[in-house]
This record gives sequence, structure tokens and C-alpha cells, in this order.
Amino acid sequence: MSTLMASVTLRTAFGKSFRGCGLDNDMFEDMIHRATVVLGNFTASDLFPYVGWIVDRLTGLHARLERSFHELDDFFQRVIDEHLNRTPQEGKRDIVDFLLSIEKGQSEFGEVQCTRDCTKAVLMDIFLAGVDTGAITLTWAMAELARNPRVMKKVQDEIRSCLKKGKVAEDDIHQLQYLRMVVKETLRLHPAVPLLLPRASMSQFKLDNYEVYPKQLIQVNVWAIGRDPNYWRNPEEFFPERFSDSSIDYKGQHFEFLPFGAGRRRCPGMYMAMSMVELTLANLLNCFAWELPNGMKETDIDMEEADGLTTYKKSALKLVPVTYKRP
Ligand code: HEM
Repeated sequence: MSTLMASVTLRTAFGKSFRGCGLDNDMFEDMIHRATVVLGNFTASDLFPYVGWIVDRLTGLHARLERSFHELDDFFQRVIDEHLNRTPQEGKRDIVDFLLSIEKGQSEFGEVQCTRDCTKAVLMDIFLAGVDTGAITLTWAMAELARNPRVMKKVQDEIRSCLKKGKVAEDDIHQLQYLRMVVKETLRLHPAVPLLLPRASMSQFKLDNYEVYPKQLIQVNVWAIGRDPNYWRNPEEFFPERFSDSSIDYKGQHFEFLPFGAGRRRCPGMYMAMSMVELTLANLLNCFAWELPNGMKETDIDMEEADGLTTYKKSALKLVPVTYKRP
């Protein structure tokens, strides 16, 4: 899943497939995984600005951060060098070409200096935010479907009855209402980014019994909100039908369901993400029947999440694809 999401994101954003960049699938996945795990750690220096750095050095967190930073920096440098050494074809400029042209003609942003570091920071944002999240959502969707054969059958029947032959294309997706509910339900129970980007309060206010002061760091836990029994009936149950006849959407207007965040910092890749996830899931479900490996029962699927910035499935999901032949 990671490989597929990485290919789509890199080709869309950087105009390049990672296959030609000297990293094989596993190295590439490891690099992203290391970065999101290390970035998801709470650092002692965040909590204790003057002395925390000593703790971070002793625990090895600082060294792991440095290593991840250098790995990613090398990769982005390679992407930038390739772009600098070629002439972009008219009408085929990608995000890297665009960022490099801003660097060159600083005037577009007036006083704001757009440096090489800024370009790399934007690339890192897109890269880390785009690759992992889609793969994680797909993995959890498949895990939940494997645990819930009723839902698996219902969504496969929908896809196969709507589609008369061949693969699911982007234009077919709007017909697949139940598939959309399955993706929403996956995002409710397993939001890829469990804590939104940190916010800082602008003024002093009281929330329940807590006094919040200006500039205080605020973390919004969308994972917990998605499982809150005050808003969701039987919140732990995977039940996509809860979204039928409901106006609740993921676009940041319904605060009980914020898998892509809300407000100015809402995920800018939301529509791309939904297209990638829905299309990939629809095709996986259309082309194969999915069975559990020998002797395994639905209840044996381990649903534990790993620590980090994103909610990885801790143990790999093992399913057996059996090619589906239309009757
Ligand atoms: C299922 C897939 C995805 C999920 C669940 C997801 C979720 C999120 C969330 C929750 C945030 C933080 C929003 C906030 O704090 O309000 C975010 C930020 C972001 N996402 Fe996504 N995302 C996904 C896919 C993508 C894709 C495909 C891209 C681009 C290729 C992308 C690019 C970004 C960027 C650049 C940010 C940072 C925005 C900022 O700094 O203001 N995301 N995403």
C-alpha cells in the first residue's frame, strides 16, 4: 500500500517515481516510517525548553531525529538536483518546478524570502503527509473488512453489481455509496493522524474546569472524538451504515468527525487522498476475494496501533487474495 501511495504522490507532486531514486520499496517505506515515528514522539525539549534537550540526547531521540532529517534531506536534494538539471516541458511543470521558480524570482512573495530550505520543508510536508496516511487508511479498511464479512460482502456486491466489467475507474466512484460509507467509517475509527497539527490559543478561556492561557499548545485528539459515546452509538463497532441518511462529512464542518482536520490548517490533500483511497480500495475489492490465512479466524486479527505521528497498524495485515471470476 505504501509503495502505491508513494508512487502516486511522488509522480503527482515531484514528477518522479521513487523507483529511479536509488531506494528500493523496503528502504523507502522504512525511511518514511522512521520519520513519522520520530516526529510523533513528544520531545522533552518541547516540555522543558531549557533542560529538556539533555534528556533528548540521553534517550537517543536527538540522534534519531538527526538521522531521519539527513535521510530525507538527501532525498529532497536529489529530487531538486534532477529538476535543476532538466528543462521542464511546457504544461508539465510539477510542484518542485513551481517552488524552484519562486526561489528564483523572489519578488512574487514580496518581503518573504523563499529559500532552498523553504522548498525542502514544503516538499517534506507533502511527502510525509501524503504517502503514509493513504496507506494507513487502506490497511485499516482492509483489516476492518476482513473482520466484518457482512460488510465485506455488501461492499463487494455493490461494486460488482455497479460495474459490469473491467476495473473500477474514477468516474464509477460516485455510484458506490456504500464504499464511501466504508471509507468514512474507517476514518472515524482509525484517523491516520490521531492528533491534529498543534494549535496555539489566541486568548484566555475556560474549557470545562481547565484554564487555557494565550499561546498555550493545544492538541486536538480526533481519534478519541471519533470514539466518543456522546456522539456515536456503539462507537467501537465498525458499522458503515451509521453514515447513511446522515449529513456528517469529513470536510471539517462536523466537529465529531475530523479525520482531515478543520480550519486553515485542514489537510490540503483531502480530495486527492479520498480519490486515491476509494479508487484503490474499490479495485482491491472488485478484483479479489480476500481470505484469512490458514486456520486464522476474524477475531484473531490484531487491531493494535503503533505509536507515532500516524496510526500505523502495529502488526502486518496478512490476507490471501483469490482472483475473482465473474459468473
Ligand atoms: C487518508 C489520507 C489523509 C489523511 C487522513 C490526512 C489527514 C491530515 C490531517 C488530519 C492533517 C492536519 C490537519 C489539521 O491539523 O487541521 C493533515 C495535514 C496535511 N496534509 Fe493530509 N491527510 C491525508 C492525505 C494527504 C495527501 C494525499 C496529501 C498531499 C499529497 C496531504 C497533505 C497534507 C499537508 C501538506 C498537510 C499539512 C498542512 C499544513 O501544514 O497546514 N495529506 N492531513
